[in-house]
Amino acid sequence: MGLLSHLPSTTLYPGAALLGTTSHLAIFIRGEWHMQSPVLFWIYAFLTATIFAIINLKQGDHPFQTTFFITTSYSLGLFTSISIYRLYFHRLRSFPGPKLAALTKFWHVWQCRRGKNHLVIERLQAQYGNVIRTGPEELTIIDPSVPSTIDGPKSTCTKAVWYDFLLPEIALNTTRSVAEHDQRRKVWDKGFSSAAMREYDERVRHHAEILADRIESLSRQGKAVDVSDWFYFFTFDVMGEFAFGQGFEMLQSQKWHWAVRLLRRAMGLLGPFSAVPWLAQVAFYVLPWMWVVRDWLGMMEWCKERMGERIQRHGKGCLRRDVSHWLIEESLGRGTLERDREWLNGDAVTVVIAGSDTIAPTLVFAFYELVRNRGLQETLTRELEGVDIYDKGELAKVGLLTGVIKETMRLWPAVPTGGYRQTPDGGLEIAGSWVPGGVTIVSPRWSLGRSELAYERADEWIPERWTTKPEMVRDARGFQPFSQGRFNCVGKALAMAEMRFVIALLLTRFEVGFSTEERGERLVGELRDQFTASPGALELEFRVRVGSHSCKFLPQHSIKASL
Ligand code: HEM
Repeated sequence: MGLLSHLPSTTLYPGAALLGTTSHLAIFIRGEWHMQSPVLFWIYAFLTATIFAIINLKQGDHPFQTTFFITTSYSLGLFTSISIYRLYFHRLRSFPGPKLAALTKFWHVWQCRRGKNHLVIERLQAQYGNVIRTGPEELTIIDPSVPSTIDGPKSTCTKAVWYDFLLPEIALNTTRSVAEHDQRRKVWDKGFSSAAMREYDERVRHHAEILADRIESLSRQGKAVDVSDWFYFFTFDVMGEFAFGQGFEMLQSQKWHWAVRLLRRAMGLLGPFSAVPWLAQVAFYVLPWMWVVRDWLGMMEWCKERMGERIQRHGKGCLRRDVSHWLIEESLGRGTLERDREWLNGDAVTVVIAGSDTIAPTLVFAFYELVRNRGLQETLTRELEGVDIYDKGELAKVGLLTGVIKETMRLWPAVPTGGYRQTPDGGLEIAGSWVPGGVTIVSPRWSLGRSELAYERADEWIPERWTTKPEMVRDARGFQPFSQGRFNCVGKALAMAEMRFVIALLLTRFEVGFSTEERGERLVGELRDQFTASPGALELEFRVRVGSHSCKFLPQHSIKASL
């Protein structure tokens, strides 16, 4: 090291650049490095400080300047080598796409800075076609056959690096180990058995009744209802109940709970930074005070505390079972409660996000479309006449109701672009292209739902394509709103029952229309893709129907208490 202060710059700087190139070709070119990024960051900072100290100690010339040039030369060597490799020698070099995207994922971060990844991909598709290289190791493929290839029963794909986002916490949907996932899934499945579902259904109905009464109260005061608030209040309250046995009381207070607000802000991190999970890891360790990182860590901490509290309450006279009940029981049964805390904490984050942030946007967009299509709203309301909406089985038989939900999930998917998979080591043929191993595959629901390959008049919301006009679905393979195969949504049945009931209840009680001149401009214009869809505001007018269903489920005294 003492040599440093004596070597002439003509040797020192090219030597550092050569070291950079060598470290790429010998080390970084292989394997995944994103989880090591905080360590690499600190090693780099430490070596820079050491070089500076040595030059200073040996009284070399311009220690600051020399250190700067050495580290810059190293970085130049490293990044030039990476760039040349990615552009001219990489296995994906022949796939079309923006050159900058092939060079670095930072390009994608910049494109997604306003949380509009769904539109970024739409633009790329218009320019490059259905197979696009959207990152150095990433392909976005828009074809109805892709979901079954990457997620179907015979798929050998695993979850991509994106799923390391939550680490060091680990959860059912973020573990990248198939064996761990399958084992954990068995535990989760117990929390969604028919018996468990009956208990959740009861809570869904209870909260839906409160929601309808709140809306009626606003309507009688002549006020508009911002459904982008109210459907979130509802779904988060329900989720709190079935996840931890305690709601957030937002329907009661008519205000956002601070933790839910925090969670929604934290999800903003997934808009731009989904593209570079390694940068998020660096930020978690190096910049925990940065606003959006602070929100994310705060949200994780809050979920952890809820799980901690739930564990404390476990077995202490609580008769109603929630999802946490089954997770805690499993750990207690094995005597591994303490060892499983990372799993329990991670699963708490999963249930909070997956259990509410998906149903709420779907309900918001379903009502947006029902208001834009008043004729269909009336047809559906008529079909619901005479149906006992409290009978889950009967409600499931109303084809048009299911059609409305499916069509909404097609055009306005709750998970617009997320769900990244990684090809197996030996590679895989996807939609007619041979894709080498270790490549991230993106199959964006937003673009697939709008593909003319799969749907006739793909841009239009036509629920009958799922009922009386099946010819309007050209290729149903691409329609997987809840995913499929081993990683499919564990909450699908609950979500469908919840959405069916809320739509049926509100339509039988209210006639719904736009409340102002606005026609959903904010809703769509401010829609953000942050793994889940986050819609803008939508103010609607709910007019009470004459002779509408009165509240059947909620006891009168509790309705009064809630108003
Ligand atoms: C409209 C409602 C919903 C939609 C559209 C939806 C969609 C999805 C999708 C697309 C996935 C796969 C994600 C991935 O590949 O990373 C998924 C997984 C999952 N969902 Fe849902 N979901 C909904 C509601 C729910 C509800 C109510 C719950 C209840 C807790 C839930 C819990 C989960 C869990 C735990 C997973 C991970 C499953 C696994 O990896 O085995 N979801 N969901």
